[in-house]
Amino acid sequence: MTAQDREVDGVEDVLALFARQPDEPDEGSGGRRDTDRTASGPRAPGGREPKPAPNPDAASPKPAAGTRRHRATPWAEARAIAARSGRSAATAPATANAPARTRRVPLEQALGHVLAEPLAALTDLPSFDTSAMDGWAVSGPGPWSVRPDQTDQADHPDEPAASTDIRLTLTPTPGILAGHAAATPLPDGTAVRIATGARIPPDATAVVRSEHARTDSTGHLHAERAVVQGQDIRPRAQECRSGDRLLPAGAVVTPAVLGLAAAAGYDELLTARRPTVDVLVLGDELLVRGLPRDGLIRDALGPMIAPWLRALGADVIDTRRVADDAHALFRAITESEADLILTTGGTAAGPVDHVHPVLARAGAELLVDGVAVRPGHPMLLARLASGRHLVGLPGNPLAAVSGLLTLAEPLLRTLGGRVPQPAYHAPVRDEVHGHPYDTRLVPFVHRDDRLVPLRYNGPAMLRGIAVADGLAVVPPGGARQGDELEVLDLPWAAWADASASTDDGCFT
Ligand SMILES: Nc1nc2c(c(=O)[nH]1)N[C@H]1C(S)=C(S)[C@@H](COP(=O)(O)OP(=O)(O)OC[C@H]3O[C@@H](n4cnc5c(N)ncnc54)[C@H](O)[C@@H]3O)O[C@H]1N2
Ligand code: MOO
Repeated sequence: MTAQDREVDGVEDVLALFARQPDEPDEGSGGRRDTDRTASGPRAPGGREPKPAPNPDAASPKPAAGTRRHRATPWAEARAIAARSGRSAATAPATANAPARTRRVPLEQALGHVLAEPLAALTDLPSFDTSAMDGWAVSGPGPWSVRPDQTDQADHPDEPAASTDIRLTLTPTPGILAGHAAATPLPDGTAVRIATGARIPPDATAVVRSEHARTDSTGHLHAERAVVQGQDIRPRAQECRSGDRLLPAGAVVTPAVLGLAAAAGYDELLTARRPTVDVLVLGDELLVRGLPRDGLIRDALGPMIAPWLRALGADVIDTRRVADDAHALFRAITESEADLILTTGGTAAGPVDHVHPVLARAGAELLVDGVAVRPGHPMLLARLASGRHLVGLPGNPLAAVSGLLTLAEPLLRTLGGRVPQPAYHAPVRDEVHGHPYDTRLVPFVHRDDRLVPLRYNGPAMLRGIAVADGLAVVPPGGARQGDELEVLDLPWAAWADASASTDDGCFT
């Protein structure tokens, strides 16, 4: 089957290899030399990314925003700078500009927040020896004489004790129920009905499931299969002891984490404050409704960026359209009270590309000014005089996604106190051509444990990323069939903290 044959539906249509689509437009990768770039050099033999050249700017004083550099920061280094800058802002003392970074929130409001301290168990789990099944608690070897139900007696001491008439025990009685007080000890040779989740009476040695037991005409209970000491009893603290660390600080509160926290005794959680973001969408050519007309196009970034940022753990205060007007942009940037101001468009050097001059006027420090990555190379990261951050995303939509994942994601992750997802690599199914000097980020889907790059990966195109599982990191020079590529998952596919236990299974 050829790549063309597979183009049968939305995904298959965008699923095909560059190598087999030589005519596909791909403005972002080219094969052209970009003499403006120093970057990390061509791919070393074997398809590995060469060691990034040391970036003198990263260690030396940062250029002012008006001083245009002619060196793009290598992709991995740009991400590291963004992560570092977010971390130092997150650990800076609180000021009027930057309120406290942590707060206690009730469990029901904590979903999607990040733990600001490790989640330590407030109780043993389970907190008492528990029956794992409906059946009989037994003591010692069988057959057992059946003890009458004592539940009501234990819970309601004023009421008369249950009858000891053995015949009464042959009619189903509730026995020991979940949620009831401790039962009295179970003498050797006796059994008592018990429900799943109920407390095991002292001296009981096992639970026999109701379907594996029968009573004879004398009222004695027999097990129909061998009884193993401790079977179907969940011993106290089987899952954790009080004080055990269940999750690290930085874990995202998922629905499962909410359940775990509740089980472990929490009513509220100490969480990191979500970083706030103002999104400024620049461009006089943008329409917010209807069809493109008269050289105007639809704003594709306004609807996309805010939910994407929320998936990255941010609180988006506002998404505003700002005209191609340097004064309006200056005001919007300097008046924002968000932790991060994110602009789209206007990062290049066109007549109405105001981001650089406005940052210079605002006295901002450029931490990253251009990244050796395609698409998205004009992206930038700046620190304003107020200490707030600004990420400038290029206007081309896939270039903006590249900027989101390269600069905004690591910055927001460390600002919000999240633990990083462990980086992972996967083999690429076929050859992918590369940029001679720059890293490429290419939308892909997972197929049979391999990464399959998608068509429609040009800087202005969203058709590939809309069906992608993530972006594959293609080193300068490209990748050969089977090369392991770093994978950037899309945030909706990679929310949960993956620090799961890999202990042996527990089936009761
Ligand atoms: N002389 C050069 N020109 C350009 C270079 C360069 O190196 N030298 N780089 C190109 C690259 S690469 C990119 S990426 C863009 C980045 O440009 P800007 O960040 O200044 O963005 P704009 O010029 O405002 O827009 C670029 C493109 O994207 C469209 N756009 C903008 N905003 C939106 C939106 N919200 N929704 C949909 N489309 C949007 C805009 O109409 C333009 O077509 O610069 C190249 N130029
Ligand atoms: O090649 Mo640009 O950085 O359109 O992405």
